[in-house]
Amino acid sequence: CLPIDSILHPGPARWKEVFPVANGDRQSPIDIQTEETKYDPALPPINPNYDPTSAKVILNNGHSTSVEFDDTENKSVLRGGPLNGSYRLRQIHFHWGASDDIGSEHAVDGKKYAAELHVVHWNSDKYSTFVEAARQRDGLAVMAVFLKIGECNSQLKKITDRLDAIRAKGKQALFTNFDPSCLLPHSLDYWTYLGSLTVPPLLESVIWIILREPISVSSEQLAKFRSLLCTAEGEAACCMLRNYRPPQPLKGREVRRN
Ligand SMILES: COCCCN1C=C(N)c2cc(S(N)(=O)=O)sc2S1(=O)=O
Ligand SMILES: [Zn+2]
Repeated sequence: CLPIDSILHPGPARWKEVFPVANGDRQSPIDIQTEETKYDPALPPINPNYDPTSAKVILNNGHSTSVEFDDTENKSVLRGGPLNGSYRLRQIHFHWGASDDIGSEHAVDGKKYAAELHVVHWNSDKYSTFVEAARQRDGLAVMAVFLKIGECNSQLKKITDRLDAIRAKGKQALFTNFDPSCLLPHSLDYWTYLGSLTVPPLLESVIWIILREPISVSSEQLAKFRSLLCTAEGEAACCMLRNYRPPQPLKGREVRRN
């Protein structure tokens, strides 16, 4: 791939020129300093309840690959943890880097994982659409799962085996009968803090729920993510080598754990 993609598509360093909120007080991701996190006995378990028929399509949007879910009714929701009420499942997507030693967006005591899964939900109790919720302080809830290099992940294979069908930007394929709970680790213990989208428009509307236990991904599976293209068919091919935003200043925020 040509280095042109780093010139044409300004990376995170230049987002503040277009989205001043990039320098806001609750930006994501962050580097979680585990010694500074606060145990909160009042934090209940998180309770994902997903209907596999909600899954609709898998797509390449040019900067990640996502599975989009039908969010026209409360069929797949996340409750509990730091959340008040039900947050409706919208989509899942991934972040990764150009090599296996980096790729996650959040870090733990300065350590980055090979990749990170985000499960995106919106507050359908209080707001009527995702776009409205995305503008509210309590509008979105994103559950993050770290991916650690190791064994091939047979559940993740349902996604990595379909990436060939959506190599170019804008391509999508049918993808149903999929419950994203199959990608969650055994333990649902988590850290939680108030943050933002990690992609433009960087809206400060996300309640982050970061699972402490990683899931595995093999080096070969990760390579398949990097072979996705950030260019459309007919354009000079550019591989989607990395799509993570670096950690942002904590600015006094508290990170709680259950
Ligand atoms: C008004 O919304 C604009 C579109 C935002 N969406 C697209 C993403 N790439 C995206 C990334 C998200 S992340 N990395 O912060 O979880 S959440 C999310 S999303 O909410 O599904
Ligand atoms: Zn994300």
